[in-house]
Amino acid sequence: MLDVDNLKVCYGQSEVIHGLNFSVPQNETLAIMGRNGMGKTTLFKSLIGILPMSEGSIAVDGVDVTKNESYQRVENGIAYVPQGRMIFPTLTVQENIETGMEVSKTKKIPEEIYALFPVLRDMRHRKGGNLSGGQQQQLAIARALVTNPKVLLLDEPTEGIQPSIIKDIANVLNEIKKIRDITIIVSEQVLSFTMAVADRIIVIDKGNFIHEDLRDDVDTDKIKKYLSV
Ligand SMILES: Nc1ncnc2c1ncn2[C@@H]1O[C@H](COP(=O)(O)OP(=O)(O)OP(=O)(O)O)[C@@H](O)[C@H]1O
Repeated sequence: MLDVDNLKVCYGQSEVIHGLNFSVPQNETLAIMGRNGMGKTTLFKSLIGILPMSEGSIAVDGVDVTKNESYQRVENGIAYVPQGRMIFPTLTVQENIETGMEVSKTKKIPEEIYALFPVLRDMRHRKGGNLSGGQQQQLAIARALVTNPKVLLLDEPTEGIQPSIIKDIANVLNEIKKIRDITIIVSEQVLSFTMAVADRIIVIDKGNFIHEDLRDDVDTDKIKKYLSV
């Protein structure tokens, strides 16, 4: 579903993503894990097209999107939940979700969205900025989902979120995969969360992939060692 070939990304003269190759099939959740500054956000921004790539190619469902702008990548089926959520604080919950619907041409927020996130229905007239971190994270996921993605990217969705809500987010991602049959790629530092959602875990270190395991084969001590400073 998502095929990435020799992806390199630079800030000025400095290359921070060094020729990554990976493919993620439909209905797989892949977790990319790494410490701060290892390149997760840079990778995700280049996948959605906010940051230019200096080399390589990206295809979604067999369609090459390498030369596409972000909005065209969204039309081609990539959706992005940025680190820090980046919801619109002065828009209501409903308006925030509707910003994602310009692409999907849907007029009304699908019932499925409120079924996945009942709290967003209750709070639909509240300003996004007045929601808790966990509620904002749900809102950012809802906004991404209404674009009907084939590939959903989430950059550190548990950052700054309390443990009980982290469990809810894991449950909702598993539910989304079940009902939508999509590909999910999540960047993370929290191993308990990735063990609850991921089919496969890759460790990124200074812009290179250094370790990969299927969830069932994961040596948690080894991954923890990679994640500790
Ligand atoms: N705008 C920028 N200009 C120059 N270098 C940058 C810029 N943004 C990030 N970098 C560098 O690129 C590298 C990767 O950073 P990135 O933010 O992608 O890491 P990360 O794994 O997402 O970390 P975090 O968990 O802290 O978000 C780091 O060395 C960082 O200093």
